[in-house]
Amino acid sequence: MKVTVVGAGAVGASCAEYIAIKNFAAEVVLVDIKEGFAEGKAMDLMQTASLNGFDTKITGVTNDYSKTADSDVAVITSGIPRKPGMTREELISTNAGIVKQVAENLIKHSPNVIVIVVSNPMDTMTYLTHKATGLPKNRIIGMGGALDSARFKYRLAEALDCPASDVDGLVIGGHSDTGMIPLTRLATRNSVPVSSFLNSEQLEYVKEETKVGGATLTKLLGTSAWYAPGAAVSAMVQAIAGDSKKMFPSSCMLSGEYGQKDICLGVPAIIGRNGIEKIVEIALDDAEKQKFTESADAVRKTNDLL
Ligand SMILES: NC(=O)c1ccc[n+]([C@@H]2O[C@H](COP(=O)([O-])OP(=O)(O)OC[C@H]3O[C@@H](n4cnc5c(N)ncnc54)[C@H](O)[C@@H]3O)[C@@H](O)[C@H]2O)c1
Ligand SMILES: O=C(O)C[C@H](O)C(=O)O
Repeated sequence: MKVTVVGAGAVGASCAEYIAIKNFAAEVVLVDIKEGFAEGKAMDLMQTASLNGFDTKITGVTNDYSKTADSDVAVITSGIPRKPGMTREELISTNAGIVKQVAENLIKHSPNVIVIVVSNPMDTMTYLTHKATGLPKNRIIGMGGALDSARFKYRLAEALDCPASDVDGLVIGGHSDTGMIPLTRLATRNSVPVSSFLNSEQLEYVKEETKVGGATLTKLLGTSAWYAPGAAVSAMVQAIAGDSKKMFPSSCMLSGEYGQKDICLGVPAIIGRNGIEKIVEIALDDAEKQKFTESADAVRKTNDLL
């Protein structure tokens, strides 16, 4: 499998590193617009190959899309990250132009590619990628829910004082500080509802901390996070490579699912060799449905800025 990662910055490089360490891809091509930057990151990562025991060949190029030809998967991380105090939506004016041009370049050389969109505001950038490329809807996946769900599990594990591997849970809705919907009602610890262990106040705390997970890290780091985002993308790429049909909440183009149309929003999706193999419709209660509608309305407002 050949994977292209556009943007060799914090998230792009972390994603390339996790893909290589998991050793399932033959080749990763890093692309950046900054002269020599992707080449440098690729060389640095390749010098970890003998230490970390991987065979994946990582190369870097400066804006040369011919080197990305026939990629099976392409990850778009190019664009600016937010600074403390900003929302993801404020990045739209810079990132829309970058994502559109990158997506167009990618499909010229890899018409059969599956695209994973990471750049923010992610749901709107995923929608833009659909409009710019016209690729079938199963072949464009927005990464947000996989990360938000990992953060949800982290916060649940913290509240439960247990390992994150004991916890299951998912976050749907928009990848934004207000639009995320951590589904505490469905979260479990080894199949036992978390509400058996945590009271409503504790669950509300977990929910709110999950929603602002990206903002909390941005405040601490001065820029947005990269390890968990890179790990989340690499897990999705691995599911495509292995056709494993794993379920990740992902930003998918909706055509009536969850009562929404012509919008990309986070919903549970089965990920395999064809990208989005299936959107899973779970029964939401009235409050969750209402939140999902509000989240869609907010993403639609951002889409209108394109
Ligand atoms: N969806 C998510 O869950 C999620 C998670 C983390 C970060 N992000 C987003 O990912 C993006 C990247 O974040 P980062 O921390 O890696 O930023 P970064 O600044 O470290 O890296 C971005 C890279 O993109 C490159 N770039 C800019 N324009 C380009 C172009 N036209 N072609 C190729 N490369 C180009 C830059 O030179 C830079 O190296 C941001 O928009 C951020 O908000 C999303
Ligand atoms: O918070 C951000 O701006 C980056 C990313 O969307 C994240 O959730 O880490």
